Amino acid sequence: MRINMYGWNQDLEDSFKTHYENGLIPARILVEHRGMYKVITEQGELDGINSGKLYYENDKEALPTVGDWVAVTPIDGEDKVVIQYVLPRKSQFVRKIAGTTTEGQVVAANFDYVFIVASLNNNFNINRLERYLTTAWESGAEPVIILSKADLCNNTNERLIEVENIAFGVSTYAISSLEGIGISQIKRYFQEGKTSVVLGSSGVGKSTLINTLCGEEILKVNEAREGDDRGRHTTTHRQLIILEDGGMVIDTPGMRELGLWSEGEEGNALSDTFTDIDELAKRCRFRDCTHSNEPGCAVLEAIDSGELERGRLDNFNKLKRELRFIEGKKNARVRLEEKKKMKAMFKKYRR
Ligand SMILES: Nc1nc2c(ncn2[C@@H]2O[C@H](COP(=O)(O)OP(=O)(O)OP(=O)(O)O)[C@@H](O)[C@H]2O)c(=O)[nH]1
Ligand SMILES: [Zn+2]
Repeated sequence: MRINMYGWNQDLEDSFKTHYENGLIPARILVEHRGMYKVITEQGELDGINSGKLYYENDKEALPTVGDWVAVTPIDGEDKVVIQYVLPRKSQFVRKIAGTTTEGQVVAANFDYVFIVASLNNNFNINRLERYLTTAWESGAEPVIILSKADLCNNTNERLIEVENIAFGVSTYAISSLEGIGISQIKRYFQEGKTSVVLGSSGVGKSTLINTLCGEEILKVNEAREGDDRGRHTTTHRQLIILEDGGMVIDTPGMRELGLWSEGEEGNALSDTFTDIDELAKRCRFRDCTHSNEPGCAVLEAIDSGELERGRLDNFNKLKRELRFIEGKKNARVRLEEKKKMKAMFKKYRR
């Protein structure tokens, strides 16, 4: 099948049975632009529009996004399909919608790897990297760390050790797109049927890397502005790009401003990023130890003995506070919605 190239597999095929019975066919969203879509189907690339039901959908997270697998109805005699259902996502990035507190918009879905690109020049910042890593773990996909612009760095090994300390077990590569260093090692992630997203601050070389992997210039690279080494946003629409060797990359401008967003309980993403603190905490005397002043706290002991850096615990606490804050807001929204529902119900009964 043609869509196998885009990652369609037996599991998806099996889950589609009832949709087939209802005359629907599978499609993957390649481009999204203001509610209009380009999708790939067995018949090739077609335009897509939302069904009335999706059009009036209130929950923005339920709307189709780039990377989504959807069930569509072909329209006879037209190069167009109507999107009826979004299939369950195996990974996603949610961006806070500007101006609202907790409402989210899914900016990419169903990717296998999250590439976190951080530049090895003087903008290198381990805390920022750690935050990207948390976001990556929360998406449900596998993070891969790319330290870019290795040609500008003369202490790459030190940096690699620094990264290893915060990102246990995460594959990390130092590369230079300009000099072709390390590129062959990361090519293996971009095989046919595999989808990646690329995260990282502006100017770290994301577009340059994608172009290098692609073998041609599909994304525009802005030369760094004078006076600083940051580039400028060049991509303007959401799209899924097929690379030379058949791998796919989702490139969306929204992803670059991704804020912290916790899906479900805060615990998981935190402990994925802070495995060291998590391990130590198992040895604390109290199970609910906050590692602030409790007797028998293994985390504080590790700081005293120099095994753990104080800054690590500070970052841990900071991230925890932020995640709690977002959680709290989400709960507040749920409470508000419940309240509205109750009100509506009471009104009905009063009449
Ligand atoms: N020295 C060096 N410069 C690089 C390398 N890769 C990219 N650059 C330069 O870094 C600048 C920014 O590169 P981009 O690829 O546009 O960065 P980006 O991350 O896509 O930036 P945004 O589109 O703003 O998010 C450009 O001037 C590139 O030429 C590298 O490996 N070494
Ligand atoms: Zn403790």
